[in-house]
Amino acid sequence: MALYCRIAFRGKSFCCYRLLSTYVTKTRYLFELKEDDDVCRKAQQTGAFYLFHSLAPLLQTSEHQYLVPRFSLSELERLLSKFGQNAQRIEDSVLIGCSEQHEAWFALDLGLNSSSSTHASLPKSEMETELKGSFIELRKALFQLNPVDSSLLFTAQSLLHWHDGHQFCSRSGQPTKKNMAGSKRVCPSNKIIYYPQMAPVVITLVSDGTRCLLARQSSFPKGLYSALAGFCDMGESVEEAVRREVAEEVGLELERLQYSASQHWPFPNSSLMIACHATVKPGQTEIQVNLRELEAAAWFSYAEVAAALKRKGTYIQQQNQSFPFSVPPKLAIAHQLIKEWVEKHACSSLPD
Ligand SMILES: NC(=O)C1=CN([C@@H]2O[C@H](COP(=O)(O)OP(=O)(O)OC[C@H]3O[C@@H](n4cnc5c(N)ncnc54)[C@H](OP(=O)(O)O)[C@@H]3O)[C@@H](O)[C@H]2O)C=CC1
Ligand SMILES: [Mg+2]
Repeated sequence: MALYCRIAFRGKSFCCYRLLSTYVTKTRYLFELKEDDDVCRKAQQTGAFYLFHSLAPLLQTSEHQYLVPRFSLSELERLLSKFGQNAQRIEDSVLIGCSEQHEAWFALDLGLNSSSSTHASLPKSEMETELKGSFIELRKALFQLNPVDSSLLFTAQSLLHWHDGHQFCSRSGQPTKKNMAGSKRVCPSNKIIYYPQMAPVVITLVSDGTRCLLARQSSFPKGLYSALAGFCDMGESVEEAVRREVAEEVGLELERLQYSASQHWPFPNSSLMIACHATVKPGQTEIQVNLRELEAAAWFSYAEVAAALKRKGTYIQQQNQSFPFSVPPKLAIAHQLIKEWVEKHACSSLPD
């Protein structure tokens, strides 16, 4: 779908014959859905709904993968009426995206109670039987979802989680009201607007030129090491946060810093992961682990890290036991940073 655009120049509006791209028209449509409750309500009539129960998405098993079922508005209305609820519950849903053909996608949690709705949580196991699927914790389903589905479910779960935790105004204590799309909540008594938020987190792969530094927290699966991560403090730039986190967690000073990529990460709360590569000052490689933050940190060679990426990792000693050395899964930006480092190292060690 494409649109012609109208442009404003020196106070006058002109019809412009440039065809807007599919991406731009889709983006403008999503903007309209967020801004206009009536347009959003109308979009629900032809839209698709993803269902959750207490923040766990409804999934169906197929071979080794999970499928993510979607429902039309009429299917959803039939389902709600079967469980003794009316269609007003659908107003609790949040907009999570749309197709290139402008089919809007929504997520609805049937397990959470909302302050603006009088509807109780629906029974999980009866819903699962009816819907021929299971509500599975997103973190546990990650490895059996395709990347497109997981990205959509990350957004959905994060938005539903945010709304669940922001049902009351922190100034007046009154229930807040969400707009149709769920892009904000407003306090009816003082008109304060609350917008969904993500916490900025820096994640850094530190290198000394030949080795990279990986660390683990005691909550990680045995043998798993990752890049250094930490929440940005108030008032900090990304660069300052990276330098502080590295100094705080492993006692090292950085020399060079390079941005790589970013990722939205929904666990345990929404974070915007900002990923960087960094190098330490020459000759300053002695790690001093902050045991209040980390269980262990160590330098790993190219060969060790390359093998771990191929899941052929060597064994690592941990609390007098040995476990296979592993790195985070593909979906995590930590994996991407580690992979980039290995690829760069492989290129730079090629003969000229
Ligand atoms: N996608 C990926 O590849 C990866 C993602 N991550 C994510 O990055 C995040 C940060 O990593 P982590 O090393 O744990 O962070 P930190 O090194 O900053 O330490 C975590 C501590 O920070 C405090 N904290 C929690 N929430 C916030 C917040 N919003 N603002 C400021 N401080 C906070 C808590 O301390 P206290 O409880 O004492 O208040 C928590 O124990 C985690 O959510 C993790 O899931 C991490 C690595 C890889
Ligand atoms: Mg940390």
